[in-house]
Amino acid sequence: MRKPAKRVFLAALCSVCQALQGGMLFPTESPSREVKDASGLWSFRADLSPERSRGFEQQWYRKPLAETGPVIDMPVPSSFNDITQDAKIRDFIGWVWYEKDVWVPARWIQDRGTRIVLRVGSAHYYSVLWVNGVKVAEHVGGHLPFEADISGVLRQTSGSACRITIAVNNTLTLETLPPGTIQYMNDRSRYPAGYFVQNTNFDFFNYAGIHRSVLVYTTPKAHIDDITVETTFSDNIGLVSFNVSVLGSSKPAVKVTLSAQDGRCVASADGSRGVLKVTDVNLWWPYLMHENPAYLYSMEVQATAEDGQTDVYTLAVGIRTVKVTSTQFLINNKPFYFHGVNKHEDADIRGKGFDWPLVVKDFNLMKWMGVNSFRPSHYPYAEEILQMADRHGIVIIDECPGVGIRDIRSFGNVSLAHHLTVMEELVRRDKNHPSVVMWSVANEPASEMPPAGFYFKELVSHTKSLDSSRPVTYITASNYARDLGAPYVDVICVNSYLSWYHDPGHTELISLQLNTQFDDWYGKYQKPIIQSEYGADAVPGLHSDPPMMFTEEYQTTVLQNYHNVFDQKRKEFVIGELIWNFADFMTTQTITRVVGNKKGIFTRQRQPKSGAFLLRERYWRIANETGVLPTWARYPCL
Ligand SMILES: Cc1cc(=O)oc2cc(O[C@@H]3O[C@H](C(=O)O)[C@@H](O)[C@H](O)[C@H]3O)ccc12
Repeated sequence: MRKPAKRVFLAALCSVCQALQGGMLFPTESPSREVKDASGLWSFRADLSPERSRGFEQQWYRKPLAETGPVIDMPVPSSFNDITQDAKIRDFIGWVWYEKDVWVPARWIQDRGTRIVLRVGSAHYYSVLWVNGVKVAEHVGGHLPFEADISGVLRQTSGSACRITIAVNNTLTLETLPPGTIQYMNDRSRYPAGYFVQNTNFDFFNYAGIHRSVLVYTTPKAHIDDITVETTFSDNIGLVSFNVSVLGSSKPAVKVTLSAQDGRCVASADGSRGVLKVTDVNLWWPYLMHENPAYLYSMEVQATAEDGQTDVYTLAVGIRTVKVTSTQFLINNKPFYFHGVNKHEDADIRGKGFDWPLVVKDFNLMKWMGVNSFRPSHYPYAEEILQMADRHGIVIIDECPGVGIRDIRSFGNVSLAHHLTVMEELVRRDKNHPSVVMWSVANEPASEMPPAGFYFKELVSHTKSLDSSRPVTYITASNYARDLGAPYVDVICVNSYLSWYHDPGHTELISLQLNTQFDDWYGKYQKPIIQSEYGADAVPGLHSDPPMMFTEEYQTTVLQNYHNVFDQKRKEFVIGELIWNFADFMTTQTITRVVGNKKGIFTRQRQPKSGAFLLRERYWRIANETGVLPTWARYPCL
């Protein structure tokens, strides 16, 4: 591989300073809005030039990509890495170029009261977006949406023909999230001139490309830009406070109507801010905690501008509260115990590309197992996944891509400013999901390093200023006595790999060491604790008795030893356990990974290992003990 263009790094630095403006509502159809999906086959070209800069030098965005050189078919959404037979594409670092022609209906162009927006669900990592050769947006960060108003460009260029060009760069630097470094290999006897590698401090494969849908959608010119809801209740009265921002009209008339699932209007109000009162409220409850979980109201917002045009947007609203005490996590004032999983957006061929069959299969598997919660580790997942969690009552700890912050240079001001911006983007996108009960600002940072105290103090307090209704945490693997960020979090989330990375093979030590881990953390902080990762690799089909590392028996033995301690400590202050990992996933190639990380309790193809049956039995038992189950769910094994 060759040296990437300097612009890779410079461009990433410039945009971190921009303040976040406007909302990021999920595009939906309504009487005033249309959505056109540009998913499908795109033209694709990796810039294989030594400096990765030919595309910019030759302005590939100015004409059809096929006229600049050879292109191949590339599905969107999908990672590009595993689509071809070419290892150069799989391991490519630098700029790749995507292009697709779409037609927008002529009436969208002709009606000057129509606003046309181009939205990319996510593209990893750094993107530049052109329409008909005109630059319309740039975005830093691989897991959150970005969009551009393209009405003007379309009206000034070729009308309803819309050539979308997206250049995406997957290079990670000390200031990106997640961070990484480019290492140049200068020993000419071993590496050719310009040879470099991308180093990271996380193990999942750095899949890249356009990972989520590209949508073209409309709103009226005067449109609902953002909606924020916060909910609470008292006795049988639910309260929904709302705040609607409208752009393009100085005095819009706003009407808000809340309907129950049977379509009955249960509350309404006029004005862009207010509180809706819902009598005989149906609260949003997690799966397996209530006989009628995941109840969602439908909130219709209408904004009518001075010229009489009305924009309509409908939002699903779950009414629930979240509170943390020194020993408990309360949802609707009742203790909630997280029995769940950590996941990855990861599958054969498509990599991190959004895929409905995979999403539905994963939710079916989670519900089969009695999972009531998951952490979308280690980055924000597709919005459709959060919508599924809302609809099925699966509780989410929403994590930003602050994974692998292990280099002291990644605790500087540029990194912090970017991290704050990413939290703004995350909260802006996910604030209205009832399933999201806590924000996680990072995973396993070097939180014992001197700058970590200030860094996490700022990060946690900024996140709380964005959303005061949810607790904030980060996931630590540091020693309890040296962790400098823990004073600022609401819940202590600890990862440990006893008898795996430490004392490998010695499962008999888990009980002693895990008891010590919990008592140390609780003794110092008196905050509730989640075991946010634990587990062991199991190569499916590998067996041994007595258990040996990498066999299914070893994985289940590790789990059982952890569970014995959890069962004691959940009577005190342990409020959750999240297995690492739901499924095997692809990693960078190293000597510790056998074609990926095998700590899944399911294979990458979603077939169960022994551990899945063990956890299923356990999670349903816990749910039977602690929850109020629907009749059908009381005896899941029959
Ligand atoms: C070398 C090492 C030691 C250790 O104690 O923990 C630890 C954790 C690591 O990463 C976390 O664990 C998972 C895993 O290794 O399977 C990762 O997949 C996960 O993303 C991490 O949060 C890595 C290395 C070590």
